[in-house]
Amino acid sequence: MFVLVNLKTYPCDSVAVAQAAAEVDETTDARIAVAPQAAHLEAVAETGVETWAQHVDPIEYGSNTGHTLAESVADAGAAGTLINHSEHRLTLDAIDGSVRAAERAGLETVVCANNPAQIGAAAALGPDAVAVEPPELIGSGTPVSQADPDIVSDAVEAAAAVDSDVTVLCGAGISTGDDVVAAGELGSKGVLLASGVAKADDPAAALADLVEPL
Ligand SMILES: O=C[C@H](O)COP(=O)(O)O
Repeated sequence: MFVLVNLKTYPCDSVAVAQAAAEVDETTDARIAVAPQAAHLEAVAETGVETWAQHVDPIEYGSNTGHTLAESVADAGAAGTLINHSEHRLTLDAIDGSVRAAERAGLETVVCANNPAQIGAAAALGPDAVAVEPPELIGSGTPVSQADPDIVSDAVEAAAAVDSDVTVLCGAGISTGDDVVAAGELGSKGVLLASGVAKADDPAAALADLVEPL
């Protein structure tokens, strides 16, 4: 299982979370990665943990003030990037452009979407993976695998119907190892989570709990 921890802009110590994730990664067969804010990418990558960007823009080198260039993200140490997160929605055209930009820079891609229909559309753009996240459950503490299991299994079916090479993650409210196991039982190959780690009193313990049953 892939455990992708998005730190969003939470006021946590991204390097401390990354160090904890790197340590927990040594103890498990699960794959753990941390997605900090762009400004923290390099410091997080230096901890040795697999590092992901939260977003890249559909641009090339040039006059793009304030945008995030995929090559810069890769140079900072990122191995992959989220695209179209629920908190950073893009047009279809921009999602396509961002996937192409990430590919050009050698970044792995996870395109986020709200529901199975959107997952099918996202899979058609050829990312490495898609992540289904019902927006109303994000940050709720109620795991999608429990509150809306059908959305996960339907997303797995929708992606497979379009491109069987595109793997499916799920996210929203995931915070325990049991939630990760439940996600796996629904056909998800990983989880995308944030508050369960970034807002935890003890992020290292939260991470250890997430992978304990895997
Ligand atoms: O990127 C992560 C997701 O939006 C899930 O966030 P959450 O784990 O706080 O519900």
